[in-house]
Amino acid sequence: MAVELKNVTKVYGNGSVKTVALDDVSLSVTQGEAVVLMGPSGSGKTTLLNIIATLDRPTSGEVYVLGVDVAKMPERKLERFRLRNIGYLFQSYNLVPYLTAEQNVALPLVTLGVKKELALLKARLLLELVGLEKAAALYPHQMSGGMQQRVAVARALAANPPILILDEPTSNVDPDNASQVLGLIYVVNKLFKSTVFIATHDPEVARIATRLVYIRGGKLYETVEPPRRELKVDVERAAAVYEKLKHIDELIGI
Ligand SMILES: Nc1ncnc2c1ncn2[C@@H]1O[C@H](COP(=O)(O)OP(=O)(O)OP(=O)(O)O)[C@@H](O)[C@H]1O
Repeated sequence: MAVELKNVTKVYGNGSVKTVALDDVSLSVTQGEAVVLMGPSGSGKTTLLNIIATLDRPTSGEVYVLGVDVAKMPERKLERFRLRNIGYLFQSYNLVPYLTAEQNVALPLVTLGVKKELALLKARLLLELVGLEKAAALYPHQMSGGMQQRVAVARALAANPPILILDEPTSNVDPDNASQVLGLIYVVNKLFKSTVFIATHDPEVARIATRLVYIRGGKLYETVEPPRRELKVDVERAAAVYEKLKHIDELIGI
């Protein structure tokens, strides 16, 4: 099982001001699934993603990621675990302000010990795949919100994490770029077999779901497993992307 949540509850605050962000949530997800999470603002999507990403801990309940009981793991160990296994796109992007776009994308690889030149090679390819080949040398403050978002998506994918978590990956990009971003996520899920969690309001994103989950008031409502709907992804292009990425990964040795 890639991710397993058992009776997870998350309560923020204490005393008289308490918010139950997640209310007795259980979820089992196998490797290679694409779980799309939809629900109104404030329903608990980000809280759920943060808990799966091991960035937050539940108030009660159990959380297993790749079979590891992460709710009990000490923070120092969790940092390494996250680095190796989890790619995360934050709603606020969280790019490093003093690094260029390509350096930001290369960062997870460099941190894992990949040689800088090879890490930058892959970073440039990923940037090309999200339509940002010309922005490689720009710093975050020189880019629009939508560009920063695409850089952050590329960074989340850089180290081929077995678990990929994306909070609103297309919220700030135009339809053309959204379809490039989605195509890349599709490749990583379908061909590299990463398990993907995406919170979104965008019905287009739901097209890549193998599983659609609604959340409301911190409770999950799972629909019948939807068949993967026709995605506007050029399959030949996706295959070419896969070959390119695989080639660089072989050079890098990840
Ligand atoms: N750090 C926090 N402290 C207190 N309350 C919080 C905190 N984080 C989230 N909440 C509350 O928990 C609930 C769920 O928030 P969450 O951000 O998970 O929702 P969301 O579905 O991701 O919303 P959006 O679509 O607007 O991002 C909300 O009521 C929110 O106000």
